[in-house]
Amino acid sequence: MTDFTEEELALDPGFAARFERDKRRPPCQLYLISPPLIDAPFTDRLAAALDGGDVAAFQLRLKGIDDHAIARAAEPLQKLCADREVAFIVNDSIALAKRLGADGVHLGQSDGDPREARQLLGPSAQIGVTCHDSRHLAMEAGEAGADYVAFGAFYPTTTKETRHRPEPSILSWWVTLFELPCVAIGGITAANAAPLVAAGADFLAVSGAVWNHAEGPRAGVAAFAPALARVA
Ligand SMILES: Cc1ncc(COP(=O)(O)OP(=O)(O)O)c(N)n1
Ligand SMILES: Cc1nc(C(=O)O)sc1CCOP(=O)(O)O
Ligand SMILES: [Mg+2]
Repeated sequence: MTDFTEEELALDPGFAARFERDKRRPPCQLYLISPPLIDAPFTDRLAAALDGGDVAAFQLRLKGIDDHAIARAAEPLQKLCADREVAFIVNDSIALAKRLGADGVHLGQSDGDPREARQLLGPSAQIGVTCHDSRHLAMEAGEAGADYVAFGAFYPTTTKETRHRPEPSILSWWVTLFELPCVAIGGITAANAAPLVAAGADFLAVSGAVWNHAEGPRAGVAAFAPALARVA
């Protein structure tokens, strides 16, 4: 345990506890979510985004098209991610994740059972579960063998209609009690990310702030670098 001055502790009594907690966890990282629709030049946009800074994972989240079309779109993106050592995660479908040999799958509450995903995808697959603003759902997901739990939407977003609005304190609660990584999602930008990082988020899942950045996706990713550094 590091010694803190009485002044430091008087100014912020939670400082020592957060310092110890954060020492045990790796730095917060970006988890990039694709736009819901993409076109052919998207591979170049993804490459530009990955040039912008460290990205731990990329989730292919395409909506309104069938699995065959998603599989065709996935091929160059999955290769790019493999070349850059970025985990390639498929949204919604355990079967599609299996078919593509993806690094993992993200499951919403109606997308399937994490146990079934584990059985089909094996021990090394990364399985994530949407938990909205619910401590109960997160503990259930952990018990079912998820590799991460996702809370959101923390902020208003135009990417998806959302019904839940957790407080950052759900992240602090989670990381105080559990080792399993937690993801924060929903309307996160470089400007509003700091409270989520300070609360203990292991990953920030971001879509619009990167793909709609005025200076392009590379700048969109680069803009997050200062916010990802934990300031206790
Ligand atoms: C990292 C991450 N967190 C949450 C979600 C949302 O999943 P879900 O609730 O299934 O909603 P859709 O994304 O399928 O619309 C996610 N995709 N990724
Ligand atoms: C896909 C998704 N799931 C959410 C949830 O709350 O579960 S919010 C969301 C949208 C994420 O995109 P953006 O960074 O553009 O807000
Ligand atoms: Mg889903």
